[in-house]
Amino acid sequence: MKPKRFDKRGAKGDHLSIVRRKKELKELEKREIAQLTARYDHVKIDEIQSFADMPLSQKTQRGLAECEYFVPTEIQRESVILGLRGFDVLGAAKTGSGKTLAFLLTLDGLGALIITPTRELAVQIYQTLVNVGKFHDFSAGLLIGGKELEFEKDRLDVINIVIGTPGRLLHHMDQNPLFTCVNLQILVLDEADRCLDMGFEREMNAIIENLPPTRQTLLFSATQTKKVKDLGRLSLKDPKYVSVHEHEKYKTPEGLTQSYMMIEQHDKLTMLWSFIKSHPKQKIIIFFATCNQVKFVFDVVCKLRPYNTLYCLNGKIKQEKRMDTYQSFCRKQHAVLFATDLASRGLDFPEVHWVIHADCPEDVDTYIHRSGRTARYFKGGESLLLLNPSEKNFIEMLETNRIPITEIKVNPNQLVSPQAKISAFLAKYPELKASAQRAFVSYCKSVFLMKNKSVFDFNSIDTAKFASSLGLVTTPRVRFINRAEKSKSDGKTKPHEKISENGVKNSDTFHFMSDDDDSDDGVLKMKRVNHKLEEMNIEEEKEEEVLEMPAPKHHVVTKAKIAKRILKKNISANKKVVFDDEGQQILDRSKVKATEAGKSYEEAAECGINIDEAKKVMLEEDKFDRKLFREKLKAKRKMNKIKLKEEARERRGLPPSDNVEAADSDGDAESDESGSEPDLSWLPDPDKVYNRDSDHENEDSGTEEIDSNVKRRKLENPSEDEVTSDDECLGLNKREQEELALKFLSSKKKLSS
Ligand SMILES: Nc1ncnc2c1ncn2[C@@H]1O[C@H](COP(=O)(O)OP(=O)(O)OP(=O)(O)O)[C@@H](O)[C@H]1O
Repeated sequence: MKPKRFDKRGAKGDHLSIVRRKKELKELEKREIAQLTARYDHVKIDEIQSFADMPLSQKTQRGLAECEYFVPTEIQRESVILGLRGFDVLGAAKTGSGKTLAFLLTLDGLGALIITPTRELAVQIYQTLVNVGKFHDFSAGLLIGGKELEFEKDRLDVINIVIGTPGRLLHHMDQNPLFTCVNLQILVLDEADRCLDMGFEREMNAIIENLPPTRQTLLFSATQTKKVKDLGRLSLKDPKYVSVHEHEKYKTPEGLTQSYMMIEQHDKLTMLWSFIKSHPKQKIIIFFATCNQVKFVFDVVCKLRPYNTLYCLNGKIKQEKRMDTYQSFCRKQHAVLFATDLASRGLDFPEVHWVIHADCPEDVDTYIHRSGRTARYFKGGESLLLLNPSEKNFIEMLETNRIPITEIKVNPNQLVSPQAKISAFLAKYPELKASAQRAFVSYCKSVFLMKNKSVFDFNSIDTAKFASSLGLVTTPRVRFINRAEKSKSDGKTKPHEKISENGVKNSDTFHFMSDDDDSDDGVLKMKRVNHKLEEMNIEEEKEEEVLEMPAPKHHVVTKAKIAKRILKKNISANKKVVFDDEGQQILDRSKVKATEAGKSYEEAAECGINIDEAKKVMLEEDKFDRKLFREKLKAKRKMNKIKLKEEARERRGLPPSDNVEAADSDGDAESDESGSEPDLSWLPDPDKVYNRDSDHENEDSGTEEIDSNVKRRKLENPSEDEVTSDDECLGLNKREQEELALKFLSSKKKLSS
């Protein structure tokens, strides 16, 4: 093959034609934009039938058609046109009504910053943007945390549409010189009310400070914020409020069937288990108040092995796993997802049949968002709210907020309690028990911290029954609450009374890191923070709630303390373990107890000696030693017998028996048939140890005596069955037996003289 000649002129010629072509395209685009812009003011919103009627670029139109979006939804029709005209927009529409596309179409290729409360939602928006904007030249990027900061940093200067979560965005603004927003044209807040609420307050204020004031701002949510305070922070200019469903009868989608069930907290697990078991062919999301509950219930249900595929999603799970779970659950037709409110906003899981609120949502907005994970884009779906009897006021709140909901009753015949199994699991798996304890404490705490005391009443929960429903034998202490109650009764602080109705002044608010909800980059704080608990160090409390975990307090650790700890834990330091040739551990009986009584005595004895108990234990241990001694002796005798037998066979000129065990015809079922001589050297002489005579009254003492007496009897009365059979088994004839007896007697006489 001939090498290709490099034609400099040709290359230059190509390059020039590419530059020319690019210029032409830019010109065309400019002209198109000018024509479109001219149309913005003349488009009649009511006359828009399809996306083709909207003043959108050809590239966007092609992208929409490829994704099979032809007819705009109400919110898309109204808000896109206003957005294109350059207005700030507050877009409000029911869940699943297409708000994402509504703000993405407004960008139509412009430089923008989109802020969302969760990473999953950011990824979902990114995917929609990439699909619809397929023919555009813009580059979009995700700044969501859970990924290498450097990875994101290096790509930022080539990105003109950024989608991110507040924590991570702020991180880049603070530390990355490549991330500048001076040319930002549009700021979008998806789930605006959530982005602006107290959980993100610090981050959002800092981000907004970094943005140019001349930008356009779009806010979207199914529960749009209208608070003057929130909107004031964004310095909106003559914003247009687009609320397409405001005058509809209900706030929730038409296809959504909503019901509630009154059920005690301690019956919920039974209810959930029965529901999961009886709905194997459904796609279900079950919402809980805290991460720890999600984790525990997920683990326990996995162990109960239903037919359903199970997933769990919460802020404590690592980013990669979270994304995997999100994608997998999207793909599945039938599955159960256990989740915190991390999954309640914006996520567009296809074809969800059921949303179960296992715990009462903290407010009506959360209820709307959770329920909105089903019945999306004109489809049907069911929502079931499980309420403790004390939470019945929540129904009134739903009704006054135009949410239709009906009561359904539990059919006790259909309930299958998993409690016995759960208790067994907890006994078997200590980590599951710790998880149950954490779930218990987290739930109690979340109820206690809820703002709306007309719905959430911690004292109405039967904590003992609730703990036992989680398989716990004892009710864990919730020290945080105990202390809060105590200080309340002391009159120091009145946490519930000092809650302000309309949010709290920053200086008054006690923020603490959330362990149990949708933490983003570890900076998201609980929404339920407006409790004035300044008397208590809540950070410290959070350490305490983790039961059976060492509290990481920074005290000076002295040697004496370490020794005490070791003593407490019953750990023997530098313990020497000896093994025999067969790898069996040789126990030092002077240090280790062998009987059950001995072991439990040692476990129970924390300090001092209980003389009576110790006596009893010593007797037990003594009995055990003697029994062991007899067994070993028996084994030794048997070996001797076999040896004698073999010798006799040899004398008679018979070949040695190949099966030693078979040759031992007086077979002792319990004896150990090992061929080696037992080593009895380790056994202490019990009489020496306990300073007793051999003819002590104890029925087990004097083993040697009894044996020799038996022997003597046997020899004196050879007609007895035992002797005959014994001798027969030795394989001796009469003469040999007599010889042996005489030998034995003469040796005995010698010994006695
Ligand atoms: N014009 C359209 N034609 C067909 N499908 C659409 C259209 N607009 C949106 N959808 C589909 O409707 C579903 C819901 O859209 P989207 O997630 O934007 O809802 P949303 O209003 O943002 O809901 P939420 O309030 O829960 O965030 C998505 O699956 C989306 O693909």
